[in-house]
Order: sequence, then structure tokens, then C-alpha cells
Amino acid sequence: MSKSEKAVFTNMCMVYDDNGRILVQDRLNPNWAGVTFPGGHVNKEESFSYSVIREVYEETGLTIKSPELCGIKQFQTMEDERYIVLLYKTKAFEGELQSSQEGNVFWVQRKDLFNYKLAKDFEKMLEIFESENISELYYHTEEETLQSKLL
Ligand SMILES: Nc1nc2c([nH]c(=O)n2[C@H]2C[C@H](O)[C@@H](COP(=O)(O)OP(=O)(O)OP(=O)(O)O)O2)c(=O)[nH]1
Repeated sequence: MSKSEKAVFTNMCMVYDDNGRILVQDRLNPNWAGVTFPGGHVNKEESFSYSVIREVYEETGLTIKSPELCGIKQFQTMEDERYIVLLYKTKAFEGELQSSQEGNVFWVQRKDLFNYKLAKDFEKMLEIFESENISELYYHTEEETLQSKLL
């Protein structure tokens, strides 16, 4: 059996501050709409750390520093590629908030997050960002139905 496989690499970042606020994006893409964390695709041969710094800058105008890798989300695409979302967080950033064409970005108090129409999986990714013991959101098919597990 082949030891290589096709994969798509992406990232997401929870930018937060000492005042209990979390930076979110209201995504316009109808395939995966709603309020979520900024992020996007890793470019060919780009470092993973640099890719998340670049994506956060492109989507929020903020330059983040020292993104900490907290875990991954993964599922299999319709084209049978392994879709990997590397999940980072940081509270070190500078610059002016600026939204992009991908969606409006704004700060929300942690306690108010659930008043928004959140994108699918938001809650599970939040759990990974906030937990010491959970580092993977894993999708798999069991008896022909898609199941997800936090590991
Ligand atoms: N398409 C899709 N994206 C997801 C899912 N779950 C999830 O965390 N993501 C994240 C990973 C990336 O941060 C982002 C990819 O979204 P996208 O395909 O619209 O790409 P994008 O425009 O944001 O990326 P880019 O072109 O700026 O690089 O969404 C999902 O189920 N489907």
C-alpha cells in the first residue's frame, strides 16, 4: 500500500486579548458561512508558521507574533484528499483591524460568542484552543454516516 496520500493544508487562528475578547470573521463564502476564526490555505513550500501569520494579516490587517500550534482539524474531501486545518492561537499582535473581501472581522467578548450565527465546528475548535488535553477534531465515517470526535 502507498505510504503517500493527497492532502490540503490550511490554518485557522484564534487571536485573543487580556480583556476576554476573541477576534472573529463573519465569513461570506456560502460553502462554509458564519462567524469563525480567520485563516486560509498554506501556499506551496510556505512554512506553516508563516502561512498563518500571512493569512491573519490578509484577513484582519493585524500582524501576529509567536502563533502557538494547539491542534488540528481534519476530514476527507470528496476528492479523497486529507483536508488539514492547523489550529493556532496567539495574543501577540500589532496593527489596525481591517476586514477583507472574505468577511467582516471584529472583536467579540468570549461570553457573547454564542449570540452569533457561528460557522460549523466553531464550538469544537474553541474547545481545542481552550483545552490542555484536546488537540484533534477528527471526522470519520462509521456505518456510512459521518462522525466527528474530539481527541
Ligand atoms: N472549505 C472549508 N473550510 C474549512 C472547513 N473547516 C475549516 O476549518 N475550514 C477553514 C480552513 C481554512 O482556514 C478556511 C478555508 O476556507 P476557504 O476554502 O473558503 O479558503 P479561503 O478563501 O479562506 O482561503 P484562501 O483562499 O484565503 O487561502 O476555512 C470546512 O469544512 N470547509
